[in-house]
Amino acid sequence: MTDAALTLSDVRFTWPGRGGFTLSCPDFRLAQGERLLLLGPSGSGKSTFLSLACGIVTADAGKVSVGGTDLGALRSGARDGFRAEHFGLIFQQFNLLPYASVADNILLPLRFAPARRARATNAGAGGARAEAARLCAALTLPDGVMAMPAGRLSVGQQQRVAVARALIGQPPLIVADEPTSALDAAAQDVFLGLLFDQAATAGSSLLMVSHDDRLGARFDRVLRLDEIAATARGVAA
Ligand SMILES: Nc1ncnc2c1ncn2[C@@H]1O[C@H](COP(=O)(O)OP(=O)(O)OP(=O)(O)O)[C@@H](O)[C@H]1O
Repeated sequence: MTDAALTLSDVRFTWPGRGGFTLSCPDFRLAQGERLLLLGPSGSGKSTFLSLACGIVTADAGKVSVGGTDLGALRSGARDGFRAEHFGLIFQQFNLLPYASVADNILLPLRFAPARRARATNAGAGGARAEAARLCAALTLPDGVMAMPAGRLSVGQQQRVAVARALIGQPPLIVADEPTSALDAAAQDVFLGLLFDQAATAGSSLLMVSHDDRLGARFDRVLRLDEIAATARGVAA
């Protein structure tokens, strides 16, 4: 049997500090190529779940595996490198460098991910920069956008740059944290269509979290966070 894209087994994590928020996930599996939407209200722990899934934080107990690799078995530096190679991340606030060009923003994750860089470089004639330009065009960004400072773009355009940055070099897993929250319903639909098309082209699995259950129809599977995880506010000091 092929390894799942992502599994969490008997995972438990508590944010440090007084009244630390605890998330426990006994059993979660994302299949390769699957598109999963995870729903929950604000503050329910969605971002915490994603941080565990991609090794930004490490579980206090249990196991998080990505394509068969146990994230907890990696040292911190190795985990950062693994994340750069295996994850395309789309954050709520996009996290673009506003003064850097669109091209430099898209190419940034490749600096820390040699295998991903090689895939982007070999994707077609012209190397990684040409692949970044191809993604910009596929995501319907305007001509000439590659040279523009990212901070000069509209919110919707910045969202697409964030998607191109996540997709470049075909990482096996795309993880997206509320990427459509700033868009109206029509723009959300267009955005998801573009994201899904490009993720399918790259063969990437997609894990998205949102509070908006109207997005569900497009996904292979929709789960509420409370169906896969228990949360509590403790008294950790
Ligand atoms: N960096 C942190 N340090 C300490 N506690 C945190 C941290 N990030 C989140 N938490 C705690 O975890 C709880 C869940 O937050 P989380 O961001 O995971 O929820 P969410 O469902 O993603 O919310 P939203 O939809 O508003 O982004 C928060 O209420 C907070 O108490």
